Amino acid sequence: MEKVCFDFGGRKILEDFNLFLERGVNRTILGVSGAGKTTILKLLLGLLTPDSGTISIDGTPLAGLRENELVRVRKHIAIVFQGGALFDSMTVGENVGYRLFEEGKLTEPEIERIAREKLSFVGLEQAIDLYPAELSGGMKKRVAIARALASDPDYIFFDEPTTGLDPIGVYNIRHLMNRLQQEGKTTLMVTHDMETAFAVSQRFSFLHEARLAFEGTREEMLTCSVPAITEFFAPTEQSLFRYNHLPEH
Ligand SMILES: Nc1ncnc2c1ncn2[C@@H]1O[C@H](COP(=O)(O)OP(=O)(O)OP(=O)(O)O)[C@@H](O)[C@H]1O
Repeated sequence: MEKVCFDFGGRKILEDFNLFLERGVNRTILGVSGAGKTTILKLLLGLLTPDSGTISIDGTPLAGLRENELVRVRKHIAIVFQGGALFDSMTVGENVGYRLFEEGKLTEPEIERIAREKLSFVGLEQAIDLYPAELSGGMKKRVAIARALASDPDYIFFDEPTTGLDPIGVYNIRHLMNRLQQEGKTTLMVTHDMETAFAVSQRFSFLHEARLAFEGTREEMLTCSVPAITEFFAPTEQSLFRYNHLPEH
């Protein structure tokens, strides 16, 4: 993303925002609630269009692409949504194979083989015939990761991947994210879970009041003197008032 500006109904969400995803690197986008982190993912997927600036995937600018061209570019990207976003009426195996089935290029046995392989990657091959309602929250997220992997994307985006999980669930997701990186995937995460961000990410982008307040490594971020970042990691009473707009006593 280069110099991207984006408004929601006149409210500035991004202003001259830059983001560069290095191949094979895991990056976390940080910022207070409502800052616009999920909006960045939607812009990268072409689900929203910037007011100005450029968004390119592998050198192809998204602006002006026809729907079928956008679909082709999007094939390189998969997203794991916050709640997993599985289809309740489909089995786990059907959920994982859904995108491949829609594409119509592979036979059913081929799709099932891929679904099994991806479920085995997330440790859930035995759940292939279950329905989402029969799974725990953590299992649903792992199925969502298996589904994201089915089309062999280069880029995987994670929106709050550990929210609502118990410590074992969180550990599982972190472990999977690290393995994805070892396999050369480029991953981008939006999260408030700093422990997970520090466990899996090498680079951090901090969004503050529509602008990129910081970009760099964990060490650089924790030692920088950008006020928005020092407040984010060690909030004071003033920052609570500032960000939550609580009435002053
Ligand atoms: N479709 C929409 N129409 C209008 N405003 C929206 C829309 N979607 C999001 N917003 C607003 O845009 C801002 C950024 O939303 P976004 O979901 O990107 O924030 P976020 O940083 O991901 O927040 P959180 O950390 O709470 O998930 C918020 O103020 C939100 O209310």
